[in-house]
Amino acid sequence: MLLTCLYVDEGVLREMSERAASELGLRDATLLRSEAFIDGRWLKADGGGSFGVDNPATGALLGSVPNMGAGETERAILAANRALPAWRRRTAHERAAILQRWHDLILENQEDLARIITGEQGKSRSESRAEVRYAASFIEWFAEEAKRVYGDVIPTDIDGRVILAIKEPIGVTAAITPWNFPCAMITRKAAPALASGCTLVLKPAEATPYSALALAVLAERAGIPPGVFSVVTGAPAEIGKELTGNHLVRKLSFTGSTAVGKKLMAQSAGTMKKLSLELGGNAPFIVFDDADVEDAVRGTINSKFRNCGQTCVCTNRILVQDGIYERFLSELSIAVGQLRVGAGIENEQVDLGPLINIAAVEKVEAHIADAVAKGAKVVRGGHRHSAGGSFFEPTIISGATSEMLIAQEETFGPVAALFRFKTEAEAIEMANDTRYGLASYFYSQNLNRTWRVLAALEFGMVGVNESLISTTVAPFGGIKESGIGREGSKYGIDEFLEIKYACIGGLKSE
Ligand SMILES: NC(=O)c1ccc[n+]([C@@H]2O[C@H](COP(=O)([O-])OP(=O)(O)OC[C@H]3O[C@@H](n4cnc5c(N)ncnc54)[C@H](O)[C@@H]3O)[C@@H](O)[C@H]2O)c1
Ligand SMILES: O=C[C@H](O)CS(=O)(=O)O
Repeated sequence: MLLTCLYVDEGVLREMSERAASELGLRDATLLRSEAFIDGRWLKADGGGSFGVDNPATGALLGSVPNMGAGETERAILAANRALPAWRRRTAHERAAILQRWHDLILENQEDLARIITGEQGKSRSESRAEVRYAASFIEWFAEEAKRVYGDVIPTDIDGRVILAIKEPIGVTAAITPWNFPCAMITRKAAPALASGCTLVLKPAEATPYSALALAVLAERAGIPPGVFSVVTGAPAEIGKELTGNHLVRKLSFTGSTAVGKKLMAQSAGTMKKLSLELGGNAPFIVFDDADVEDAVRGTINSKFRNCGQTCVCTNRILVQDGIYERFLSELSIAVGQLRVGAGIENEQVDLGPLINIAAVEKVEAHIADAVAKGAKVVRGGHRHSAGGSFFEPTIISGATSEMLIAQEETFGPVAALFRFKTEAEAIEMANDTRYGLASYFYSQNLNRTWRVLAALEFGMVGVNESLISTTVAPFGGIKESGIGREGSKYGIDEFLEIKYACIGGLKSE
């Protein structure tokens, strides 16, 4: 995304943000901040520059936030480093109590936060509310998990020694997050970081900074000390260079595209940072002849059209076995026909909002055109929606094949592409034929097949007769070019801990 740098005077900025708060229907207008949050202070960019944030449903400017760069990022890192000793010294119970307040405030402000998400990201209000609850759940979960960060006393192999494995917070950490889940992708990182005693500097996506800043408002109200959680908005490459190049930052947790993940991994090599990378996917959704077709259709709708197809675990390739292909296609077409498209702020009753921007629409169009040119058929939809802007019709393509772009790349839009297969072996080969390895799904009522296919799929996550698999309690993450590390669950906190081995020797038995 191109950042347009604006220089706007303070009065105009305040007016813009008051107007946006009223457009979004916020109960508490102070949640919509137009400054970044560094070391407990709300700040403009050094040069005074800012960049605009659009409402993707209307294309109108919502407001603008500071266009910061390396200098402000460095100061946020230094603040995080100053705040670290006191924060990590607090007991896990003390940190948990503060985090619990943050969690409670997020839930108390659920409706406003949901409106901010819908306003800057576009998803329906019910999906935004669900995201706020999901985001809050990571904070509660990790506040509790921090109390159970146990080390080990290891049986010694030499008399007179005690061997300990002690878990310690890794230190100053950084996070870079995407626009598709502007709250939850932040708390999935910030919660384990802060709970374990680390401090964190966050760079949110430029399309959705308001959700991140609203979380910072509530973090401040919850009593999270200055410097422990900072939010720097602005130029991605410049901020990214500082976060990856600064030796004080010990860990970077990134969620976003595989291309940017690779770049950040290369940039982090110089300072040998610990990395968590939650990257793109190309999820197969296999429907076997022995599946419950109604269930599989419901599952496809959930996993394909969630957030208008803009979820990293969204189904990208629907592989359907020969024997039920026509029935599945016809039932899916009826279900897709019932999806309601529109602007979530104006209308509570919509299922699908707009795509994030016109570039996303163009990618969807390119995938459809490529598929059609290579022999696929558009069964439903296929065009920009009559609502205009970046709205797109929920689409079904039949007869997709592996040579098509839609088979190879993440479409990140509301296009259900159906591929036909004959045998189980063929389905597995097709499913695994991708550089990605995030989520996968299959539907079958046969127990033996279930175990075989589960073992054969090369993905970090597998939904079996289930399409909504994301939950705080389970380890979320991918393999292959979908990334490194796990978030959520009991494993998520390990990403922010180091193991210190201590050998206490010379112990006398008398
Ligand atoms: N695996 C997961 O958990 C997960 C979750 C959500 C999204 N995603 C993936 O994210 C992608 C969509 O999100 P996106 O378009 O925001 O991805 P993106 O990679 O373009 O951007 C993600 C973040 O990286 C920042 N960024 C971009 N270039 C940078 C640079 N050179 N240096 C530092 N930061 C930079 C962006 O500003 C943004 O904050 C999809 O591929 C999706 O699958 C993955
Ligand atoms: O976009 C991918 C995310 O990880 C969202 S979720 O965890 O599946 O809700």
